[in-house]
Amino acid sequence: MKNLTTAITILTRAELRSAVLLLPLIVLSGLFDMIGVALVFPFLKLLSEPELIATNERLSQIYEFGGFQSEDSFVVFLGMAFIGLLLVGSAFKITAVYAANRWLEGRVHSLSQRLLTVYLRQPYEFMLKRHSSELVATMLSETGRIVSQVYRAISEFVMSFIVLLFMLALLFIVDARMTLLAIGVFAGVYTVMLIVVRRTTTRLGDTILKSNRMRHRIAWEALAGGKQVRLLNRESSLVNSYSVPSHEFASATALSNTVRQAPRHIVEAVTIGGTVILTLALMMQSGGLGTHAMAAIVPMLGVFALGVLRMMPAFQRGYNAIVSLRLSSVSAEAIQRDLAGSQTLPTLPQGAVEPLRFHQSLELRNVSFRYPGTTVRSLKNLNLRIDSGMSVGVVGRTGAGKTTLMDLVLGLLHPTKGEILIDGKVLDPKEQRAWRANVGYVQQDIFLSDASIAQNIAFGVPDDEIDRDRLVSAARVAQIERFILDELPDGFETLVGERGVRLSGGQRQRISIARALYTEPEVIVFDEATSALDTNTEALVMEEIAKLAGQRTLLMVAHRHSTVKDCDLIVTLDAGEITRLGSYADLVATEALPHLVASNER
Ligand SMILES: Nc1ncnc2c1ncn2[C@@H]1O[C@H](COP(=O)(O)OP(=O)(O)OP(=O)(O)O)[C@@H](O)[C@H]1O
Repeated sequence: MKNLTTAITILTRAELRSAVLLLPLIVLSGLFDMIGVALVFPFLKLLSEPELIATNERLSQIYEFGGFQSEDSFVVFLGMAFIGLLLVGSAFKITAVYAANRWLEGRVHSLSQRLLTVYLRQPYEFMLKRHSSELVATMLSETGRIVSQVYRAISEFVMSFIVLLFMLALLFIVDARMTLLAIGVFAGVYTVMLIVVRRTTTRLGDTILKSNRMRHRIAWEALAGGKQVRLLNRESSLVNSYSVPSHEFASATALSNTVRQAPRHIVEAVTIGGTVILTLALMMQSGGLGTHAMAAIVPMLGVFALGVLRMMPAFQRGYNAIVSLRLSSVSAEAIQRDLAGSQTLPTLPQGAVEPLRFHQSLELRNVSFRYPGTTVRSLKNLNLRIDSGMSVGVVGRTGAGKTTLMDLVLGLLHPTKGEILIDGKVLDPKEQRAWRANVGYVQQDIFLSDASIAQNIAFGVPDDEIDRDRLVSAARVAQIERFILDELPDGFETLVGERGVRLSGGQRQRISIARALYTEPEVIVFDEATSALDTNTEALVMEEIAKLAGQRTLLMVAHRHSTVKDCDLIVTLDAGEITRLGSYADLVATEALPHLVASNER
């Protein structure tokens, strides 16, 4: 019951409502099923007792009304009418099946889209805790599993349950005792099977979820780390690592499918055996072999066999639905967990966000930060004031906290203690998005999408809304305009390949710089942004960026001496603390930057 509640509560009210609206269609399709079976009995009876045409009032009326010349032509007509009804019923059932399929596949779409929306509404810290391949597995695999196994199984059961009710009513009229016996046999076999597989199903569901996540993760890492994998000759070991969860997933899925299908074969054997026994019993009851006995048995047996055949899927599907609910309970819980609490997350803005402008200063007041799940603070009691239009260099040894500081300034991370003030006003969490709209960011680890240069620079802006002037001027400042126009076959429309593989590291970095400049932000953060450029190109880029100084506030994290030498202020971080503040000349004079000088000389 809990499994069913979980599977239902992950749907929205509108989705549940549309599922309920499907019910009348399903009931009607069941009704057509019943009519089809119910008419077999009188039709067979008429074939064996043609005198009924004359003795039965209704039949004789139809016979006369239709002006039939012979009983044969009348029976052919009834046969054709029967087939016509079956065809109408089939068309109706196809419509119902299509409607159900649309609803089901619509849930794969809506659940995965809701999950993606929730993941994107989560703060950046969420991404530090979760592996992206796991999120993709939940979005694309678990939603598919829930729909194809649970919702489909439930919908098929509902459809066949209605047929089951009709069949039972019909069979009760034909023979109540035999019907009860058939129900007893079906219910008995399926109940025993449910008890037998109870524990196995929960365990299998868990194994399927975990092995599926693991195979996604290994496949993701093996393919994303293409160069390293080949250089280190790790291809075979990765294939072997993948093989373990993949094999486990395949075995668990095979076993779970068998658990679902097994009772059908037991019940089939029991049903066929039962039908033989039933035939013999009926034959004996009506006085042994002979035309008379068979005439009585054939129609009843025909209805009964058809009825039982139609009842069987209902039991099988009911069992299937229960087993699937147990098998997929971990998937449903994973989806429910990820969707939970989404009401408290900020909604995603539609269209461009109005940037939060900044006129005087950006200030960090007593800011500390500790990453979730760690005990040591990565930043400790930082106090820093950056005036608008200033260029600030941030230096320090590896692990000193430079990137963490930038992520706080960018509004991606929030201080564990202390506050960030914009123009003397504490930055409200609700304003983070607007603040980010005013900040450009260039990182060392560049993310390019497999799209054109233009689409990469104006990242996320629909094609027809890309501002060509801004595009060209951003590319010019980033020193990539000439390369794009003179060397690339399609200029700004040239495709860059997956993660920009068709470009050099320096070209990728300059595109990333152009991207940060495209939105014309007032604050630009360069986190090791020019490290992939040769010193000449870096000098040219820095020269262009220097022209922006005064109009823009620049923050530059750098290891290289040359990158920060023109900054108005240099912040030295060490073990999460600001150990020095001053001009570049001051710091060199006090030998505060030995490692910077050393790295520059290398
Ligand atoms: N996601 C994270 N979870 C836990 N700790 C983290 C995380 N990211 C960084 N840290 C820790 O925070 C500290 C500061 O890291 P940060 O990346 O800010 O240093 P950095 O000065 O930018 O280093 P580098 O120059 O090597 O890039 C380090 O001790 C690091 O181990």
